[in-house]
Amino acid sequence: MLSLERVKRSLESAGQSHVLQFWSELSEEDREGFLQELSQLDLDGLKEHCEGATRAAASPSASLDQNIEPVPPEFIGSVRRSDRKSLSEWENEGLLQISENRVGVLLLAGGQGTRLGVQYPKGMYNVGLPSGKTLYQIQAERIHNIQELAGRKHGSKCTVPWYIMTSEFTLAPTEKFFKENNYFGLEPSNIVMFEQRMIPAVTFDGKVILQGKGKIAMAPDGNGGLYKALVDNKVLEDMKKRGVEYLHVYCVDNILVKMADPVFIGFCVNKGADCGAKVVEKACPAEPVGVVCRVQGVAQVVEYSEIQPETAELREPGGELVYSAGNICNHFFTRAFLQDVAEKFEAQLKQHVAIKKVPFVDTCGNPVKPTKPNGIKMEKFVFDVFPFSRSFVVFEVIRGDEFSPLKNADGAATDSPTTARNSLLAQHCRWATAAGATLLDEDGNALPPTTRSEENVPIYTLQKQIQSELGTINRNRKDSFFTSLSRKSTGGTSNFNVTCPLLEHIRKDYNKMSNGSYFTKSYFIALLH
Ligand SMILES: CC(=O)N[C@H]1[C@@H](OP(=O)(O)OP(=O)(O)OC[C@H]2O[C@@H](n3ccc(=O)[nH]c3=O)[C@H](O)[C@@H]2O)O[C@H](CO)[C@@H](O)[C@@H]1O
Repeated sequence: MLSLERVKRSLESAGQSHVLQFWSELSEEDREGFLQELSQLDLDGLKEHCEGATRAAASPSASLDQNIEPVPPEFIGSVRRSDRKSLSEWENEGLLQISENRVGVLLLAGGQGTRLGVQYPKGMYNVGLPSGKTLYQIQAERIHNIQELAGRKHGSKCTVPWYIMTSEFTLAPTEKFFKENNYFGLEPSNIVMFEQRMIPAVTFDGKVILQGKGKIAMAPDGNGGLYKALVDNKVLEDMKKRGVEYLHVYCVDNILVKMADPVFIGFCVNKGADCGAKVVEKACPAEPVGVVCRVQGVAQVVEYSEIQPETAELREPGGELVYSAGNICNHFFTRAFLQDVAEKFEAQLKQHVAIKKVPFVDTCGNPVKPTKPNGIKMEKFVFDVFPFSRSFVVFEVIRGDEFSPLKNADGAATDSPTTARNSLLAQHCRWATAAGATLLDEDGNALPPTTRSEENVPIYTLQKQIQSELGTINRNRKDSFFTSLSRKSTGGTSNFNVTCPLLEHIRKDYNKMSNGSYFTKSYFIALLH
């Protein structure tokens, strides 16, 4: 911890002496806490941070729209447009890499979830699935399953380490939650939690905002804070030690996220990419997703807040959006690329400005909740390293299979707990239907086969189906449901054995299987034997 004198001097030379204006009123304990917080600030960079923030807020970044173009098709892979052979080659490559312990996943979980309006980390959110599983639990089980699948295919015991970037807001509750839930059955030493940096919010005239008499208003430095955090916390070294060469980075709120998706990993590895982004076709011009495109010939994401509506609305002669590659915050990086970013490019990452309402204390020390924006928060974005890639690829996936984010509280038309829950249930219904199951309505009548759309699937539908199938099992035809699933899905050519422990597991909690099982039909079936 620095001395008060040293901190005072630094604040003075940064033009921020007001930070200590209430020092004399603080208790011994509060003084110690505050000094601790101030010691952790980048005091040498504080002047530049404050001046940079006001400069950036005063001159909004120039529109990129004049210089953007879509990513050329030769750099785009697509689940929809690829043949089965390519897809299965990529999947095999991905599973091989996973089985050799060369793949890790990294969760970006430092955000505050302001739009959702909860006080705890978003990953702890329960969207109301029949199983009551939280986003963290679903993700943990998917890691477990992909390890199983890759390991079984290649006769190895493999590990996909889970790196979790948190912030001051999310670290403690996330750690506690994982501990209370026994790390969801994963080996704790393979879960590496670390913290991103926090930076001060600044007023429009360049003054650090005091949130309390002895507390600065701090905010995480954006999900692009990842690159500093990887170095600060020696995460790249950890990856190297474990032999992890490829990292799948993803955001916390997508209930359909395919952890360490072998198809995506395999595609990127086969193309020799050092950096890749998964995209879905944008649902409409105004959808709040970034667009993966090129700016002056260089791969980049133009964020939804930074594209002009006229550009977002441009359409091809056939009617599809020109800028349709919606970023779903699922990225592939090689470790070598991340190392390069850390060593050479981090300082060049663009700063994005967010103008926010930041609670503060007035000159008398009274807390104020502003009614209009009063502060500047600076953020870096995780995708801003794309321009430094030497070999960047895009992989387009099917929205209904891979993207349903939880951003808003219930009541909103999109991206809410209800839409997330329905997306997952709809996906499971599609899998079950594709594998030969018939879904029943509440009166026991067969429902028409589900389509690809994210239709509203009432929970009872799935529960009815489960009850009906478990009924079949109980009537001494213990394996009929599962063998028929397997037969139908493989065109009647195979007949799988179903192991009793799995049946037991399914009998106890079907939802555990359906949420925890891996994503596509083949994974679903794979889990059954
Ligand atoms: C900058 C960025 O990636 N934007 C993407 C993000 O937007 P969006 O605006 O939705 O981004 P969020 O604020 O939800 O953050 C994305 C992820 O980054 C994490 N986070 C955020 C801030 C922070 O300081 N630390 C941190 O770890 C969040 O916890 C979350 O997991 O997801 C959309 C898809 O859902 C994409 O279309 C956007 O292009």
